[in-house]
This record gives sequence, C-alpha cells and structure tokens, in this order.
Amino acid sequence: MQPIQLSVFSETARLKQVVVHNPGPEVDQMVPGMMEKLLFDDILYGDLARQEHAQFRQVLARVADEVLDIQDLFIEALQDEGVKLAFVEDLRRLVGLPDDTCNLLRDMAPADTARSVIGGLPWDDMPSHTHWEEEFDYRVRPIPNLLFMRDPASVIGDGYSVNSMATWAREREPLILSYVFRHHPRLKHHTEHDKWFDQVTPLIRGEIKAPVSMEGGDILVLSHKVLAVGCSERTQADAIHLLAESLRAHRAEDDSSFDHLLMVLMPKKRSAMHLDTIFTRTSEAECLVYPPYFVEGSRELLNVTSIDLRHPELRMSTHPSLLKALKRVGIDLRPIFCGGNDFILQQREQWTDGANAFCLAPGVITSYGRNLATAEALDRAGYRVLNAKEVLADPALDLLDGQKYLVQIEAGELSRARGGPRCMTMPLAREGS
Ligand SMILES: NC(=O)NCCC[C@H](N)C(=O)O
Repeated sequence: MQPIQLSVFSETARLKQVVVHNPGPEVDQMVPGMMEKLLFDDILYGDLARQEHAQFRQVLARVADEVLDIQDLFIEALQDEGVKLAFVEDLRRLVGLPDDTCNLLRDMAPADTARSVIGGLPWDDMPSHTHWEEEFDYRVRPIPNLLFMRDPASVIGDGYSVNSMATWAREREPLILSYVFRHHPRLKHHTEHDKWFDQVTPLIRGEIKAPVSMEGGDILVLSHKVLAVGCSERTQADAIHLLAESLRAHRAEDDSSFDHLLMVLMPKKRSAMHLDTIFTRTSEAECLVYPPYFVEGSRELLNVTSIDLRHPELRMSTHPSLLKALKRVGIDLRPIFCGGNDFILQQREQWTDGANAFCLAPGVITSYGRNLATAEALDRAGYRVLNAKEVLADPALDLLDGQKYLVQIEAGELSRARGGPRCMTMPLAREGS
C-alpha cells in the first residue's frame, strides 16, 4: 500500500486523496424522536441518499486521484488485533460501554466491529414497538453524522487535528479518526509530532475533564501561510488558541509553517453552525459568501481577530471583516453571493448549503443543485454550470481544461441532514503543496 503524505495547504488546489463516508444503516434507523438529538432536520430516505452520495463520489473521482471511505480505512486499521482491542478499550473509557458489549465488539471481525460502531448495535431483546421520544437506548448507538467527514478531523498543512465535537451526537467520531491516522498502514508513518490538536486522547487518559470543542467545518486552509477558523456555535475560542499555540510551537522548529490564523467571530446559531456554511473558496481569486456576514456596510458583518503566529509572544489584531483581513495578508478575494442579490433567496439558499461549495481544483466546484440563484451568480462569474448527470455521461469532458465549472449534484435527501458538499469531505492531500 502506497503511503499517503498529508498535504493540505489550499482550499482549491487539485485534489489528490479525499475521504468521504457513504451514509449506511446509521441513517436508516433514525425515527423522528431521535432527529433533534442527532442533529438531522428530517429522516432520510436512505437508498436515495446513497444514490446521491454515489453520484457525488463519482464527481469527485473525475478529478481526485483517490476517493476513500472512512469505514474502509477504519476496517483496515482494525485488522491488527491489538489495535482493535485498544480501540474498544478507548471507546469504553470515552462513553462508558458495559463489559458484555465490549466483549462482543472485541470478538467480532474488524468489519463487524466497524459496522457496529458506525451503524449501531441494538440490544438483542429490543422490543420492536420501542417508541423513541427521549431515551436513546441502544447497545451501541449509531453515528449518522459521520457522513459529514469534514468535522471530526482536519488535515492542516502537513499535519492533522483530531477535533473534539461540541455535541453528544458526534462525540465518538473523532476517536475513529484518531485510530485511522495513528494506525492505518498508509497513514501511520505520521507521528504525534504531526498532530496539531487532540483533546480526545487526554480525555480518555483522564488528564482533562472537559474538552474544548473544535469542528472541522470551522477550519479553512486558505494558503501556505493563512488559516481562517470560525469561532462558532461548535468551535470555542480556547480551542482556537490551543491550535494557534501548537502551530506556533511547530513554526519555531521549522519556519515553513503558517503565519496567520484569522479567527472569525461568528453568530452562535444553527444556520451558521460552521464557517464553511457561510464562506467557501471557489478559485484563487473568488469565494462564495452569505452576503450579510461579509459585505461592507452590513449590520451583521463578522469581525475577525488575527493571530500572528510568527512571534513567540501572542500578537493579535482586530479587523472589521474577513475579506479585509485576508487582503492584508495578501489574499484578495472577489465575493460571489450565495442566493444572488435577493435577500430572501440568500437566506433560503444559505440554509440549504448554497455557500458550502467544495473545490475539486481551482475554479472547479461542486454544489447542491437546488440552489439555483447561487448557480446563476456563479454563472455570471464565468462558471460553466453543468449537472452531475451530464458530466458523468460524458467521459470526454475534462474538468481540468482550464475553464471554471460548477457541477451540480442531486441532494434532495442529503441536504435534509443539514450539511453540504464541503461538509461531506476531508481532503488528505491536494496538489502542489
Ligand atoms: N461542516 C459542516 O457544516 N458540517 C455539517 C454537519 C451537519 C450535522 N448534521 C451537524 O449538525 O453536525
């Protein structure tokens, strides 16, 4: 197996390896009484969600070298019996599983352990009439949000972060990612030195009681030198400071690392749960934005605190907006409006992840097809708008021919889980970095 060198110094450079997760049985088990606690806005029609996700993966594969599923990587990591036993023990410490459940997970083949941890494991005698309202009684509960691979871990430059989730529903996901980074045959050459952030390991060891939260949707690697991180409903300022400290310490050893971390002060609300729900980069010169938060003159403009990572002591400055702060560090982006110029469509399409495009290569993005006003705005900005079916039916179409493209994917089901295309991906490596 060819080792994978972590390398993400850009939001736009051509994708090499990217990790996703096809929504499995974990989404089929959801009943209305579970939705709110499990952070979905509806129950999904699983088969259709899987068809949509398959189309999404095929679009990614038109440009990326490899599109990997986290479940496969997890199974491959668990092939080592010692790793499997250690994982079950850490899961027990993290969430307090009873002994007989741990024994079951230990005795399973790796694929079954992984399937149970992700898809859930009911009690043998679970009554078929169970009415889920408040109680969540599974032997091992399902983790349907793993579909949003962006959030539980992040590759930042040539290192990674094991994130810590703000909600109970997602607390198990980073442990899976931590095991994949540390034990997968293609990734395990990376050491602790390459890990920027991890609250999960100290929590399991009893070294900390309450982790500070940070989720990957808030982390954008905008260049070799600049990161933007949302201080949001899901990511706490203390976590961002820990990340900044870690990057700064690394920089002291090797000055090729990041110079600036721009902390975007976000409203604490579900519609803008992560920075990537309101701002994504689409090309070297452009970004998609939810206008009220980024456009000069708006009363809701988001302020930015810039942390200078080049100095041993903490140096911070404040800026009125992200676009201005970026300009000061040499990144001059033209905003394209999610929802176009109509303020009702801006709100509607932001809610359905119109601002959450995923970049496959500079100027080549994929987004949800339902956001028509956003597509029109991209069309006006010179993006050739195609639907995924047309693209996939035409093998001669070269998305890397130098034009700008928006490939619209079908996502009537996926969008009900309240996350968009960028949320569904975790790049491991992009080109040229
Ligand atoms: N980066 C993202 O914005 N991820 C979307 C996560 C959606 C998921 N249902 C959640 O609420 O965590």
